[in-house]
Amino acid sequence: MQSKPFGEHYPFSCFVTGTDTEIGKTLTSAAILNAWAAQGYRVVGMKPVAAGAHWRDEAWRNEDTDSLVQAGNVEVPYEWQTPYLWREPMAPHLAARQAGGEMRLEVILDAYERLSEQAQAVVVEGVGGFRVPLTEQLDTADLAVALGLPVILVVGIKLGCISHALLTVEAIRSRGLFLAGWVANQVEIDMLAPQANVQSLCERIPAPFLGHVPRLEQPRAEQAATFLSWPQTPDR
Ligand SMILES: Nc1ncnc2c1ncn2[C@@H]1O[C@H](COP(=O)(O)OP(=O)(O)OP(=O)(O)O)[C@@H](O)[C@H]1O
Ligand SMILES: C[C@H](N)[C@H](N)CCCCCC(=O)O
Ligand SMILES: [Mg+2]
Repeated sequence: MQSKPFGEHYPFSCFVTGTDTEIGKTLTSAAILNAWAAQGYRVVGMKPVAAGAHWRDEAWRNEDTDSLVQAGNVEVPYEWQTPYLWREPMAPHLAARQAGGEMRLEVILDAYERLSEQAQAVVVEGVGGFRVPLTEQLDTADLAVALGLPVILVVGIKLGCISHALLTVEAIRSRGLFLAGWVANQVEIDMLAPQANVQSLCERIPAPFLGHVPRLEQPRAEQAATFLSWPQTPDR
């Protein structure tokens, strides 16, 4: 199948999930935003639930949100991009409990609507893997369903990722969500046969493969974007 650089594909809002935490969702989301912004599209990132905050410029900030702010090109209030920012870098339902707060889906959907009025595409980064609890009743898969966006799956390439990836694909598709594509992001440097692992995933994931981002010396969105491309005729 022929491919085009990511930035040459018309932007669309999407939900970026991953096989785990710390496997490259933020890097990938920022790369997608960067590619679209470089083409002159108005795009914005969203990290609706973030855990782990630092104090800067008289406000609490989150590293992921900061990266998405930098990669996008539409200025909006920080709290639209991250309506729920918890202090501790831990499972968000536990961070919320510790802070005596609770998350509501409507608040996130409302913030998403505001963002989508300001931009041609909103790239929404999930939290951790696909099914991270938000409340007693709700998890991030429910959030993806409520948003109803095409999903992009980031697979952190390391030993064990094949099963994690296939289980995640199953969970996405069983909810009726459209898996728009997947990205291989090299997490482990000393892994044996990384290419063969990626090939094994290509043979098993029923969605376009958008590219393999190698382990980068200094991970930056612009550089990561050069490894991503979009098939000209994605199946729908
Ligand atoms: N291809 C890569 N090469 C080098 N470093 C990388 C690569 N991908 C990610 N990293 C680094 O690994 C760390 C985790 O990546 P990232 O923040 O994108 O993960 P995440 O899936 O968004 O995690 P979280 O679940 O916390 O949101 C970051 O410090 C990031 O810069
Ligand atoms: C704080 C961290 N970087 C992530 N954003 C939160 C990951 C939560 C994972 C929860 C789990 O599945 O066990
Ligand atoms: Mg992240």
